[in-house]
Amino acid sequence: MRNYLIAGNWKMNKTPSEAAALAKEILPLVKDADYRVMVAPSFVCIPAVASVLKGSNVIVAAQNMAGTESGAFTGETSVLMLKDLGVEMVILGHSERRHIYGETNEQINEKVKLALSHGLSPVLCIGELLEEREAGKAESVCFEQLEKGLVGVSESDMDRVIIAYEPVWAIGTGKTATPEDADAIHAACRKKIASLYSSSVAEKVVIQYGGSMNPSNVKTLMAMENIDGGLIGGASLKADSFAELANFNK
Ligand SMILES: O=C(CO)COP(=O)(O)O
Repeated sequence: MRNYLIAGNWKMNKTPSEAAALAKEILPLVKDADYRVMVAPSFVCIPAVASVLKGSNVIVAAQNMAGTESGAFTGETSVLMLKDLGVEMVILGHSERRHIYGETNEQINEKVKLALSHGLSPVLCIGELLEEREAGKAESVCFEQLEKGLVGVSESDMDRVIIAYEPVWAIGTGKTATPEDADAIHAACRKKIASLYSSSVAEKVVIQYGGSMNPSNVKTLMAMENIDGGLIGGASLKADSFAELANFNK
């Protein structure tokens, strides 16, 4: 059994006070979850959310971070700042970062390595565009993002790396990959990780699915052999639906 992770990516939603209120509402609903639960508020909401969740079973994550430790990078947020706030995980290479802000595999790889060197767990997001899927390139796009995102990451560091497969066409669209299609990509990525590292790393690595996961499809997705959790956008913004996802097995 892998160490499943159900995670809410709040994206650019909620003010700090709204985010703290959502965290307060979520807390009692997920306190008995059998698996790891994580939320990723926006940077400015992290202090308020972290103070609500302190000492609880809910992990606080960031949605991004700079690829450099500190310096003249106006508008950026560093790994040191996140650590100081009690952040334990960081989502990196989300498709919105790749496609809206032009982040490259190389930049994402720098961030992955920096997060690891400071003890944070990176959630490395990968996923193909609709036209790439239609051209039969879903696997090769994911493999390239995996391989380039993990350059220089050691086998022992892989214990802390989480992969999130988010087909771009399924994000915020209400379209979900079928459980079988998602599982096929997860299985292929696991094989790829076995070839990059070892079969024991591949067997242990947590691969989340993201893209319109919600209370009505979570059970069938989570029943698939290679799906080890969810990275959830829209359905994580309401305490009751997020709690249903976190307690999907009950
Ligand atoms: O991008 C996502 C999570 O990172 C998925 O978003 P939705 O669940 O809103 O499709």
